[in-house]
Amino acid sequence: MHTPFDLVLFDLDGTLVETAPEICDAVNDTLRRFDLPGATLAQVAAWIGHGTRELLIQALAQASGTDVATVRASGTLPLIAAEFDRHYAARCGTRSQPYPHVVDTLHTLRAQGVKLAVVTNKEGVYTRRVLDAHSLTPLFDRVVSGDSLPTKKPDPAGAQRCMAELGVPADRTLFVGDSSIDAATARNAGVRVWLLPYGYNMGKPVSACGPDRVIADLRALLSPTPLPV
Ligand SMILES: O=C(O)COP(=O)(O)O
Repeated sequence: MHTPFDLVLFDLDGTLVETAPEICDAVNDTLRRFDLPGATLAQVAAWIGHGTRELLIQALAQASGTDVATVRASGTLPLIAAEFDRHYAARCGTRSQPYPHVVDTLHTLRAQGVKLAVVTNKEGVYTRRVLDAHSLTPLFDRVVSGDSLPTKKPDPAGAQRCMAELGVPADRTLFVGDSSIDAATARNAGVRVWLLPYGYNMGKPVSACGPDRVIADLRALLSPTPLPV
């Protein structure tokens, strides 16, 4: 079958894997350890998007009734972050799961010769753990995490690196994500973007982000609307 894309760039959290439940568990393990009140799953889901460190800072600000700038400047942040890291390592893979049709679609795309990459704002250590926990690592030709490069999404550097290294031009590349950050990243990189409605978009509908398409699940990648030549 002729595929209209030679490279698909995927967001991770909320696009390939439902990660909020175990991130919430790890956040609450950490908050409890410091005698702080817990966060709800909805709050944690709404904080996903800018990387796990930023999420922890949001959670600490909320739990301690202060602002993120104060938390970021706090001398205890490295200690709390180290505690969080232990909890997230223990929780990783316990309550996350690939969304329906993710694993089979990725296998089919690879069999069709389409290159696949992950471009996430999640830090590399956590990205690797989540991908490994679900045996997804071998399915990707490239993985760019939030701390792989000096900038993260919506800066297009990660997307551009994948295209350059895999030798695929922007008009043969698609970005698949779940948020306004992914839509902006794709626009900044000059590639089309399809968004999924089931992930983490800070509580807002993905249709408001101006994607080229909203798709129900990854199977849409296997019967895409042919592109004009
Ligand atoms: O870890 C996050 O906050 C975001 O990760 P994502 O870019 O894969 O959605």
